[in-house]
Amino acid sequence: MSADVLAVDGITRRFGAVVANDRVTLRVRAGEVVGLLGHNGAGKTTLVSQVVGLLRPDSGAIRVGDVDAVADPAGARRRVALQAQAQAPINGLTPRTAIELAGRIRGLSPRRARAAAEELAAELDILPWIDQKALPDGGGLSGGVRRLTSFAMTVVAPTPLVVLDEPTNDIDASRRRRLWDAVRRIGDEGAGVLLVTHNVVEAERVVDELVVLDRGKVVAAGSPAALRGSQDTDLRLELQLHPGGADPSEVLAEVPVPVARRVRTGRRVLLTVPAAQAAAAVAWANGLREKGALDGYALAPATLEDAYLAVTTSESTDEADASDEPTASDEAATEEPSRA
Ligand SMILES: Nc1ncnc2c1ncn2[C@@H]1O[C@H](COP(=O)(O)OP(=O)(O)OP(=O)(O)O)[C@@H](O)[C@H]1O
Repeated sequence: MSADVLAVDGITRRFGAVVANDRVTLRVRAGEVVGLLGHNGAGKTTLVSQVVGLLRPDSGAIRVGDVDAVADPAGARRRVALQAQAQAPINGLTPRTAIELAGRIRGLSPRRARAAAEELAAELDILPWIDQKALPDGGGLSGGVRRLTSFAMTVVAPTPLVVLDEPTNDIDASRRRRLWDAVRRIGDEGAGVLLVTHNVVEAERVVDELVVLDRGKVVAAGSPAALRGSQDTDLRLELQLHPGGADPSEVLAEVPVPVARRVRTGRRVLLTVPAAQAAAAVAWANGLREKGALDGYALAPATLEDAYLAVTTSESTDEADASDEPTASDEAATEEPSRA
């Protein structure tokens, strides 16, 4: 396997009483995209800030390539390209100028920087705005185009380690797909990529490994397939409860099919069931809906989101309306033991 471009070993970082990172260990190898997932406040940005030398860990070690990032943060920073969560300050610049400038700062020739700006703008589908100036107070360019410009500035020149903190914020669905493809390309060209995201379902397409943080701790790590943990033939039966309505799967013994995993998020209950039991599961859910005991239900392939929600448990169940397609990380979830 390729060399580690990032090795984080047992780092702990506290803010007063809050343990933002609790003995976190992870690896990013050359050519690998590692997704870092977690709810708000899980400790993702704290981890990124230590990797790029903006914060010092209380204990533990971080190496970027062969550089000790704790002892030599400036040396580590030279080997990392970071797209921060905050928008890049590009007011007064066009995307073309901003990307070219970033390329020049990172050592590209003027000709190469010019070509790279065009190539990236085409890849990310922002050519229509490439010569439009970003104005103060968010004018001139949309949030999505600004975010894509920041991404292009980050990856314009090759760097051993690329760290992306929520790169898809503000971006529409079709350009998000282009961005994910670009992330995969950068990995395939040899960089190690640490990708912080809330978007579990979309990230699954591009990541080689996932690390899930919950309240500062690594609660799961491995390939998407390993994390999903369920058979490829498993299905997700999603029950939509009425506001304040009882959960008919609360007592698993009363569900007439085996349930490998049960996760509740707000008014949604996700049951992982074997595909062979699909007909029985639908008949049960349909009967409940006809009796008015359910608002609705859906049957779909089990996804990484189910597994992610299962490992990021919370004491309280979010009772907010979950009827919109929610982002997993925005929700609290409770998991029930399986009986399968
Ligand atoms: N400078 C700080 N001072 C005090 N507490 C902090 C500081 N930075 C982070 N924290 C706390 O540390 C914990 C982890 O925060 P962090 O920003 O790393 O989470 P995150 O996973 O990046 O969240 P989000 O997805 O919302 O960006 C939180 O409880 C947060 O309130």
